[in-house]
Amino acid sequence: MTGIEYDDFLDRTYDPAATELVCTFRIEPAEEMTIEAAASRVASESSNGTWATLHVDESELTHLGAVACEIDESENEITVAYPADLFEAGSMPQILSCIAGNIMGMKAVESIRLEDCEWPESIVSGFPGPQFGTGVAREKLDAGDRPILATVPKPKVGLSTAAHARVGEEAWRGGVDLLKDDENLTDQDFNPFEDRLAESLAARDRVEEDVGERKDYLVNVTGETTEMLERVDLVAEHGGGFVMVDVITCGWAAVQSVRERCADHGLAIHAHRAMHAAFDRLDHHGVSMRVLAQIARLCGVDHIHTGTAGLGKLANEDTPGINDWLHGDCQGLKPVLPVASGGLHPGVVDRLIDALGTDICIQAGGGIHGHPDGTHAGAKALRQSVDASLDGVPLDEYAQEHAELATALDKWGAETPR
Ligand SMILES: O=C(O)[C@H](O)COP(=O)(O)O
Ligand SMILES: [Mg+2]
Repeated sequence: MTGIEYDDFLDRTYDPAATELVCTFRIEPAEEMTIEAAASRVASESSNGTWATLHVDESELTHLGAVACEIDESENEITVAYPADLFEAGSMPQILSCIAGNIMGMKAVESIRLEDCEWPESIVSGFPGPQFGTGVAREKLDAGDRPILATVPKPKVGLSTAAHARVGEEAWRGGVDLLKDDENLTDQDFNPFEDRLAESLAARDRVEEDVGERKDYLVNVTGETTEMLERVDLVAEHGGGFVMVDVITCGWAAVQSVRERCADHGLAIHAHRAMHAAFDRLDHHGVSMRVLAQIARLCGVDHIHTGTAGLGKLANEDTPGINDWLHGDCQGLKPVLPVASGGLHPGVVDRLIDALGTDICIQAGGGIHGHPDGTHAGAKALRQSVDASLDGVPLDEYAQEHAELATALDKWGAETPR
């Protein structure tokens, strides 16, 4: 018989093996509990322990205990190493039920936030990663080395199908690459999915023919999983190149299914992160956006929203750091294109590019359609702001020769909205 004690999961001398999944948590121990005891319980509950001592026949047991191996008291940070055999290959739900499962609500901690993961090859190899990733700029569009530009028609819901396609057409003609649905536009009566798909792609084809630049449409296929897969098939049938998925509200298992179906059709996935802030907004509890972005890359999205480095309307954690991770090496997976979105307009584009570089997608809804001269002028102004920034010309100087940008700067200046 062997005993599994709940305080057996701490070993500050332990050096994690390269095969292990290593997670960093920020924890606030419960009252009158030491950080060592709380760390041990985190490692226990997230692997093979529970609140009571267990007695198990050694011959019938695979040892799968995690080890709390580092504690930084000054930051309340702990590191936990998980053996690879704890995990089912290729199942993101199963991994999350370990490393972000019961521990999120256990009384041994006042609060706990999963901050970062180091993913070993043994786990990464179970996932497909992106099909195209940052390559979409050249493989599916003609953006070359500049940021890809996208727009969401506003108001986000309520426009008829014809109006939606017309707004898209104006924005494409003004210089954006991608028309995007909003996160809560799927298949409602005022703008049914298949009608919108057909009319928007017909508009795309007209624009491509006229302007000689490839354009595409990020149609929101979000829904119940079987329904969503049918929508993915429809996108392929109608000749679209991308789908958009609200990855947090759908759940990672559904994202994995969509990724598989998209591979059958060669479609890229634009991941919208609506609801992420329920996990990542508090800096002491939940799951960080960094980890959500890592999960998205493993599951195989090609784009993901990661914030605006503080220049937009939404609260963000470390956008540059997350983007660096998405662009960097991850056991051979393709890099993901980070999307900056939420309250952007031409007057902040120079600082956005300074902060995040050019290997990004810049998405503006209100910052295009709120232009005093309308969507077409708004799209031109956004493209002009990118051209100016890439040429190293100050926006106000460039605006002297570019009327649409001048009007946008008169309206919004360089302010960041709330
Ligand atoms: O889904 C999005 O990315 C947002 O709708 C952005 O809209 P905004 O540019 O008007 O903030
Ligand atoms: Mg939106």
